[in-house]
Amino acid sequence: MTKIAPSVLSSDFSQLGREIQDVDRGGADYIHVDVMDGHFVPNITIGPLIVDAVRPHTELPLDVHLMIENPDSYIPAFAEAGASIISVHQEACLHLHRTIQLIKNSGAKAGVVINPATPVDMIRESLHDVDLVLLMTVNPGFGGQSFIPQVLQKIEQVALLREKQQLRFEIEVDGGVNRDTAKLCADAGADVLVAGSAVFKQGDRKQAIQEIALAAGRTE
Ligand SMILES: O=C(CO)[C@@H](O)[C@H](O)COP(=O)(O)O
Ligand SMILES: [Fe+2]
Repeated sequence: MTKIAPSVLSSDFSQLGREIQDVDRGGADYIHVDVMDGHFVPNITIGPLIVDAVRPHTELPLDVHLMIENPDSYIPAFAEAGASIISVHQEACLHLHRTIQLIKNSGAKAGVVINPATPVDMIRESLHDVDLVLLMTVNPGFGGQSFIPQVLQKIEQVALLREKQQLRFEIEVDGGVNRDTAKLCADAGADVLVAGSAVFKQGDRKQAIQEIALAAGRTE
């Protein structure tokens, strides 16, 4: 069953706790938290203090997407703040294996992310180690961008590698996911769909989540 992970980047930050409770009640599976440092991506968002502040507002897994340089310096703080899954960009890691071990040793699940222009080969050696592979379907940094359809073949490629090697990680996609693109992603093999504006910019978040899930083939 395809999971939906609303991205709080498109929520009303002045009401963050309530916004998270709204999508929790609306059927979200994960809460996606975008962390940006103004270096790896041209935008600045939130840090471990905010993760710590929202943690009591939901029991859903907090899916923390680190778009930061030097993630090793911040992973322990995010884990301590209550991140359930911590994903790092391959492009930001000099020693990816070490970083993945650091995430696991901190008690969180480990994810690896690649940008649209990064080939799947760059994470091939890490597939055995991770709980989640996140394929960016936009260039990271902002919500509300258009889906890049060339990434669909990378989803298929990762799904095939997972099947051949009998691995168990989840495949997540992030960026420009809406009712139309959700089906394309799910058909290509995505298990978790991150959706920011397609959920938080809608009046009825429950309906928005249901429509994306239905489009992705969820039957109930
Ligand atoms: O990581 C990012 C952007 O860098 C995402 O998680 C966005 O927040 C997704 O927003 P939409 O494209 O769904 O509006
Ligand atoms: Fe994200």
